[in-house]
Amino acid sequence: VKIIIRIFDAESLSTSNALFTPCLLQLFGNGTAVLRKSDDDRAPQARFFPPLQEPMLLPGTFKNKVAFITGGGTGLGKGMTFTLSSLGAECVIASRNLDVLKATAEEISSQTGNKVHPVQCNVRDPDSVKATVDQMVNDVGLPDVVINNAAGNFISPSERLSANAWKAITDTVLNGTAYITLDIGKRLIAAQKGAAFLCITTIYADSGSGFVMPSASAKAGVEALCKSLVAEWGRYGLRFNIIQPGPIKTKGAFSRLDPTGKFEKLMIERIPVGRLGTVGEIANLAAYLCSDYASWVSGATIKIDGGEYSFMAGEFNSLSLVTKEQWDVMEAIIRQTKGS
Ligand SMILES: CCCCC/C=C\CC/C=C/C=C/C(=O)SCCNC(=O)CCNC(=O)[C@H](O)C(C)(C)COP(=O)(O)OP(=O)(O)OC[C@H]1O[C@@H](n2cnc3c(N)ncnc32)[C@H](O)[C@@H]1OP(=O)(O)O
Ligand SMILES: NC(=O)C1=CN([C@@H]2O[C@H](COP(=O)(O)OP(=O)(O)OC[C@H]3O[C@@H](n4cnc5c(N)ncnc54)[C@H](OP(=O)(O)O)[C@@H]3O)[C@@H](O)[C@H]2O)C=CC1
Repeated sequence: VKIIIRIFDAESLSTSNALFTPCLLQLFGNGTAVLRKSDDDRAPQARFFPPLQEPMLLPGTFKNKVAFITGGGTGLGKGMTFTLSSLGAECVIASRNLDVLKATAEEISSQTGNKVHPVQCNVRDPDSVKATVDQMVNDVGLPDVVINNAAGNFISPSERLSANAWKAITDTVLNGTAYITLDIGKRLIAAQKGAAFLCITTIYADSGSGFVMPSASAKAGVEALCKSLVAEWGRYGLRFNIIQPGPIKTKGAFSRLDPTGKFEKLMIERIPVGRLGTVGEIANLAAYLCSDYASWVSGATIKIDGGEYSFMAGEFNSLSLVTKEQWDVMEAIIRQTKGS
């Protein structure tokens, strides 16, 4: 991209990189006010990729099944709970804010006709996890589906992080997943009951990412935990899969990762499908992976990101911004070159 900018001058190219500096200036020129509520801009090609959000599996797929979802009161967790509940599951949703959980449980069960149980839980605290699982077992029994979805995250230069900031994120994401999985897993093994576990990580669990270092470290750990148990606990009837979502506009994520709303346009420019993902798209994939249609799926890690990861990884992918005329010039230069 640098070479192309030198050849054609930066002004004539509307590249993400050329936009980045003025964008950052705008971002910090607006003080501390939260500027959000930008439109969900879409690239033209997004018209080819409409998001179908309604539950895609057959009604009753989760009849007589119990699903436990951490962070089920908001965002993706709420969406997955809605889809599983629509398909017949009795859901248990767990997080710190009981009022939010109660409101979500009421909203979903009134639409689906199936019970949703709100249970307060701090996944950072093993005693709280034990109390939550005790309550679930008492109310509805052991689960058939366990979704480790609860998380904490915020953008910050790593040199600004305290030890407690690192601990807040890694305790929630990695230790929280471990406490939930160990507690429920041991009880399932003792009861000789099978179950499908799903962990929600992110596309940067593979690559790491600056400015979200604790989250990247913890999510990579969650993936190692899942993959280890695929091998070890398959013999007990337990299977484990991973979804790595790209950007989905939830309040929890975007208020902490794009606090001014200024990065959204840049993000969409690097997503080949031309739009953000939706909660319903994640929920359908989650429902499939946790259903008996996926009985033979264990150890899968599925990116659902509109192609963003591949776009960011490819050395030359920014050349998609080069115009036909610019290609004519470059091709002529390349063809004139003889020898080394
Ligand atoms: C270009 C980017 C565009 C956007 C891209 C979008 C998508 C791409 C992929 C996305 C992946 C998303 C992954 C996610 O996980 S999103 C989920 C987000 N949801 C949540 O985080 C919900 C839960 N979060 C919280 O409860 C809080 O945010 C929390 C994590 C800070 C925990 O809260 P709490 O327990 O109350 O902790 P505190 O006491 O407030 O803080 C603990 C510790 O951290 C320090 N700290 C807090 N905020 C910051 C900050 N912004 N910067 C630096 N440090 C911070 C705080 O000071 C405490 O440390 P002390 O040393 O002071 O005690
Ligand atoms: N939205 C996105 O673009 C992406 C999201 N993800 C992942 O998707 C998942 C859901 O994120 P999203 O819906 O966007 O964001 P939310 O903030 O809405 O979801 C996070 C949930 O975790 C719960 N939670 C946080 N801390 C704890 C805790 N200590 N104990 C129990 N529950 C806790 C929160 O509830 P409460 O505050 O009540 O505790 C909240 O419901 C996360 O794993 C996130 O990493 C991954 C990639 C992209």
